[in-house]
Amino acid sequence: MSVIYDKVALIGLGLIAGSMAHAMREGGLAGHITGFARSPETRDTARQIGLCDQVFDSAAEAVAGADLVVLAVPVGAMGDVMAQIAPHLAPGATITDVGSVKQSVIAAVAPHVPPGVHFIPGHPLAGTEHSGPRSGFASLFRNRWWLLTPLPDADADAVARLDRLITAMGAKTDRMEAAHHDLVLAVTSHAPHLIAYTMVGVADHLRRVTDEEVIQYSAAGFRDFTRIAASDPTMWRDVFLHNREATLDILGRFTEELFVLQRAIRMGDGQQLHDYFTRTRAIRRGIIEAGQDTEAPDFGRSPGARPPE
Ligand SMILES: NC(=O)c1ccc[n+]([C@@H]2O[C@H](COP(=O)([O-])OP(=O)(O)OC[C@H]3O[C@@H](n4cnc5c(N)ncnc54)[C@H](O)[C@@H]3O)[C@@H](O)[C@H]2O)c1
Ligand SMILES: O=C(O)C(=O)C[C@]1(C(=O)O)C=C[C@@H](O)C=C1
Repeated sequence: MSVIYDKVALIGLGLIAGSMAHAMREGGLAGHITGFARSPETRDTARQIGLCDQVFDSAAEAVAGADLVVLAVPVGAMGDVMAQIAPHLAPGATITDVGSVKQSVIAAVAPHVPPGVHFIPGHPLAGTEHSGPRSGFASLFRNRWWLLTPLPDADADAVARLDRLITAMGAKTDRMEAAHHDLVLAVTSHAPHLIAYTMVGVADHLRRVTDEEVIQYSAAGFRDFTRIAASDPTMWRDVFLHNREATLDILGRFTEELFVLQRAIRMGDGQQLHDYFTRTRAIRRGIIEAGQDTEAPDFGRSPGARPPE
């Protein structure tokens, strides 16, 4: 593949920026990659492992002359970082972010974007529970969605060029309006994370979670909760504080449903439970049959294949 941006600056050197650096290198997509992170330890680690071609001690130096700048810091830090780098951006540069929330990032970043610089917000729907400069890997984005939420006056060529980079890193792109993005992600990512945090908290209250037998015998469901609940506390604090309305809306609906199921259990209403679980099973099977779960076993993606009964 050929170079899409001559100089890419990564601000924040954690899981997402690190994965972008690996993916861009693997594909030969960037002429030169610079980086900056707030903590000196992170910068040192990034230098030691050669994550970027150059790691600078200031964001201003990292972005100088870059034609693409990626903001890959927690969503609560995006506005400050943008204010810091704004005077140092090259004319015509593109700024994108990878934040998990879009409306608040746009509100914090857009006012600082100088004329002639293109701001194109984005969000890769790919991650792990790991963080920091050593956690990235080149294949993170492969076959995953990467949503772009361009503003109405976005420059079409700048969006197309960013789209090319994302696609070349293996992801599939789609466009979405920022408020809609935040609602969709509240359902598919933010509320589920809060539920996982809560479930692990409940187990901890029982003072059993660290007992060997709980770990040893925990079924896959609880193991998945503990994996998700190991995600970065700063990142997730910021997600909930910055997608407050949508998350509270979804959690309100979740609580209502939980009460319905709780009541069915109390009343011994097996039919209601069975009907509910039949509906949710159909949803899962629909996702697999539509080929939307790239990590699921192959059934549903080969024509005519059926999920196991
Ligand atoms: N982890 C995921 O699963 C995931 C997936 C998609 C999007 N995101 C989003 O991507 C962004 C980065 O997440 P990550 O998982 O790479 O996090 P991370 O914790 O691995 O890395 C964050 C980096 O930002 C740096 N940083 C923090 N505050 C800073 C500041 N004020 N100035 C400069 N650097 C600063 C940290 O030093 C670190 O290098 C977040 O906005 C997150 O919402 C995360
Ligand atoms: O797989 C995981 O560990 C994730 O939580 C990744 C995940 C998600 O919820 O799917 C988390 C936050 C993001 O903004 C995007 C992706």
